[in-house]
Amino acid sequence: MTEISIAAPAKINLFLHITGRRDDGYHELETLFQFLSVCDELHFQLTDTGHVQLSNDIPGVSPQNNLIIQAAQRLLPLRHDRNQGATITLHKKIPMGGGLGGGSSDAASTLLALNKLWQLQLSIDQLAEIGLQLGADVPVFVRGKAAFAQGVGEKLIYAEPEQNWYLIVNPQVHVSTAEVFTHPDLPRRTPIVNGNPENWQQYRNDCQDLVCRLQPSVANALAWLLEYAPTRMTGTGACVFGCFPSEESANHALSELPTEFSGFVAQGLNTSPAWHQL
Ligand SMILES: C[C@@](CO)(OP(=O)(O)O)[C@H](O)COP(=O)(O)OP(=O)(O)OC[C@H]1O[C@@H](n2ccc(N)nc2=O)[C@H](O)[C@@H]1O
Ligand SMILES: Nc1ncnc2c1ncn2[C@@H]1O[C@H](COP(=O)(O)OP(=O)(O)O)[C@@H](O)[C@H]1O
Repeated sequence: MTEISIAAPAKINLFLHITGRRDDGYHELETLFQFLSVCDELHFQLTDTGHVQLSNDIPGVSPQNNLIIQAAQRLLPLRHDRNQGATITLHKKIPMGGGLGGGSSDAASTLLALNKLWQLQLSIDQLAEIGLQLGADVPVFVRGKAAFAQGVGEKLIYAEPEQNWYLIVNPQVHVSTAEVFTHPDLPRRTPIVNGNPENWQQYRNDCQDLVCRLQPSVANALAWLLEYAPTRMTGTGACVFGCFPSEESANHALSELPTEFSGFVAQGLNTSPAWHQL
């Protein structure tokens, strides 16, 4: 095998509760992850240069900060043949910094692809453990199944929420994950619900009210979408999703999207498209 193409799907948090704070400052969460049919596309070409390179940069993200390179660097010391390298091409389709997990997903797909390309034979558990060092959301993408998560996102119980259609609305403002998690007004004591993922619509996103105050565009996007469907923010924002019974109904709402927002329609998926390609 000398080349691999692999998808890296977006995710949404169908709900997100903050249940505590660890001594190291990281927050304990309960959340339900589902993948979306919208994906970044990654292509890996085996080389004999002994190093990895990205053939195209993401504007505003230096190669050393790119999670794809960071993931590849974790695997470089584990190669049996030190001449093995890779050229990686990325087609970015997932809006960045919107709570859709594109960076974490790119990192996970890189771990999965290079494990094959370099014949490292690491188990999924080993790849998930390496992924957790790169970001709290990486393990769920490595494992490739929709899941109810606890801890910082690493304790996973597979789940099968309905694979609804979603209209994702991007208010086109930046929300810093670190700012949300360090804010004094963030609720941090939501009681543990201990996993009844079927009830996710009754739960909430604990970051949502705070983010709406920090970024009124997020509140405006939620208010607009709520006219069409049950609506919630994903992750620490800024994107919000409306839950529709059909692709057609989601597309109808999209056709009326105010110009101040961007948006797209995608289906919720309980198996990562990355898994169909390996
Ligand atoms: C909360 C979620 C839900 O999916 O938000 P989104 O990033 O998707 O919006 C994620 O778990 C986010 O994970 P990730 O995006 O990997 O966060 P990181 O880069 O690891 O952390 C950024 C900063 O947020 C804080 N942080 C992050 C995760 C967490 N459970 N507790 C925290 O307190 C830490 O201060 C950390 O320095
Ligand atoms: N391959 C990558 N794709 C997207 N963002 C990346 C990547 N590598 C590093 N980043 C950085 O991670 C940040 C968060 O990106 P992303 O995963 O898209 O959003 P979120 O964490 O809100 O779900 C970006 O703003 C960017 O600086």
